[in-house]
Amino acid sequence: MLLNDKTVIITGASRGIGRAAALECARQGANLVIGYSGSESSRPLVDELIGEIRSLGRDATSVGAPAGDPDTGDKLVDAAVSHFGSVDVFVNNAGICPFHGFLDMPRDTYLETVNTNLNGAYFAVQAAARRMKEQGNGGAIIAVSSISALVGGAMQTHYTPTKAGLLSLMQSCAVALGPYGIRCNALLPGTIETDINKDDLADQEKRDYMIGRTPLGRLGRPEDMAGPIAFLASDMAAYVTGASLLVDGGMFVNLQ
Ligand SMILES: NC(=O)C1=CN([C@@H]2O[C@H](COP(=O)(O)OP(=O)(O)OC[C@H]3O[C@@H](n4cnc5c(N)ncnc54)[C@H](O)[C@@H]3O)[C@@H](O)[C@H]2O)C=CC1
Ligand SMILES: C[C@H](O)[C@@H]1OC(=O)[C@H](O)[C@@H]1O
Repeated sequence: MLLNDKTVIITGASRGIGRAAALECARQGANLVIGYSGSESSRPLVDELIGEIRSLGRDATSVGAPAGDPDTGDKLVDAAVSHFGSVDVFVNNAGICPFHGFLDMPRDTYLETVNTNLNGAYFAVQAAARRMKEQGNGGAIIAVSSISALVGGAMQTHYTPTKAGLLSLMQSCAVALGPYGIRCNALLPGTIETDINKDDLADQEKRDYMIGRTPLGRLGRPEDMAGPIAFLASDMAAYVTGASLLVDGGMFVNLQ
């Protein structure tokens, strides 16, 4: 197992990529702190996930707190330490992408997207890193960035800068935290079918176009992200830091 007895915190883990990553980490021997927004509607999903992790023989606890709140990182770390005694891996995954055009982008939509996806991540990564430094055993931090860190989207002008920001954050943190043995890497998913793009991909034409751009011939599934996250979290990636791992079925390189 890649993550035996490690404590892994994952934000936005109630569903989608975060959930799949949490289950894979548990399969690989980790105990989990499940970060979620705190909304009542997420609670049953979180309880179900904790049940699944326990049935895999590992343990999990949850923290309901908005990703954009600068105090959320400390709450996640406190829960990890009080339940499991350490923080070994931090996965910043929570994110939103309310599709909208640029010229009439509501200010609140822009501000909420940047706050949830990037500002909150900054403080959460800082909280996890402080604890890892204190523990003295290094650690692994993974930001779920996106293919959108590298390319644009007319309906994602508020979103793509947050994903480029996360990639940049991991690069700078790799430099800042390398001396403490803390590795920082970015995962760049392509188009993965989850709730974040359910409405967007309901448009059959758009869906077919995205599949057509993908050499592997299908959209991604949350499970496709779980192995790469577990790898980056594990000692198999002991010399990997400041890296970005594009997991997109080949979409990015498919020019013609
Ligand atoms: N699905 C895709 O095609 C891609 C997704 N991503 C990124 O992957 C990450 C996960 O997204 P998906 O699993 O695809 O979508 P999702 O919508 O299924 O999951 C997003 C998660 O973030 C949580 N979340 C949203 N706002 C939050 C808040 N204010 N506080 C705490 N948690 C909050 C949600 O509750 C949910 O658990 C996001 O950062 C997204 O930008 C990156 C590239 C592609
Ligand atoms: C939400 C989008 O469908 C998704 O998110 C991203 O980061 C990529 O742009 C994907 O297509």
